[in-house]
Amino acid sequence: MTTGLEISKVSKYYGEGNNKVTALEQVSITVEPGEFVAVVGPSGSGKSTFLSIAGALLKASEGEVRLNGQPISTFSEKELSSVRLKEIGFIMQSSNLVPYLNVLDQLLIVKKMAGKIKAEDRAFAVKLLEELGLWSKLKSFPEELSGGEKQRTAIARALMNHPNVILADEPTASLDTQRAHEVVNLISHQVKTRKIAAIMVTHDERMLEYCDRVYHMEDGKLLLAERAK
Ligand SMILES: Nc1ncnc2c1ncn2[C@@H]1O[C@H](COP(=O)(O)OP(=O)(O)OP(=O)(O)O)[C@@H](O)[C@H]1O
Repeated sequence: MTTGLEISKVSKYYGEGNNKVTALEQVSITVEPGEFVAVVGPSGSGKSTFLSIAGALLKASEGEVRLNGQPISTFSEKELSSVRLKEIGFIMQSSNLVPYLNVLDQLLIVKKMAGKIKAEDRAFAVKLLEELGLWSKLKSFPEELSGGEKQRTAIARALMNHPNVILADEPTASLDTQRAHEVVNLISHQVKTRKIAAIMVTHDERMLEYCDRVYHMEDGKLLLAERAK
């Protein structure tokens, strides 16, 4: 059993009868702590459905999902919400920062949602922001940041709850080539040093060099591609 993410024979159906759509078909994958895995595939192939199930946002129709050894496919909504808050870091296409919070507060709000902000949380937030090259931006608001700085803030925020798993959905979509490399390199570095299991959905072939394994999603099936490196 892994402390990362283990998805076994997961299928997902939407609708019923003639309208039934098979979005995922018998998908299995294990991502160990410290592994950075990419999923590529055409529009409609099932990538968002896959990431939503891996991130405890959506329930599978069949199969099992284990996160840090816990069988989350059997969890109640309340338990799933706690898993999302405590064990998963999400990095989305656009950074989804809160417009009226400065960079430091974007991280502290994660702790506030889970309870109370302690002095050690503040110190950890500052440390993360320093690691991600944002030490001079702690008091800046999102509108004062570049695209890359926003995405780096979102990476720091995703790390704030010491997640076992990071799920990134097209994290380079709004970035130019240089910023895209910077951002994915930083995700990769954090995944390795903090021993996090990470999955990145991407259309961006240039980002695959940072990943340990690359999977193709095709018509709801997940297939291992040749090695990226
Ligand atoms: N809520 C839903 N109800 C019905 N069908 C859905 C729903 N969500 C997704 N689908 C269908 O499931 C399939 C997989 O969709 P999904 O959004 O997972 O693909 P995707 O690979 O993420 O696509 P994209 O790259 O365009 O975001 C598609 O055929 C889609 O039309």
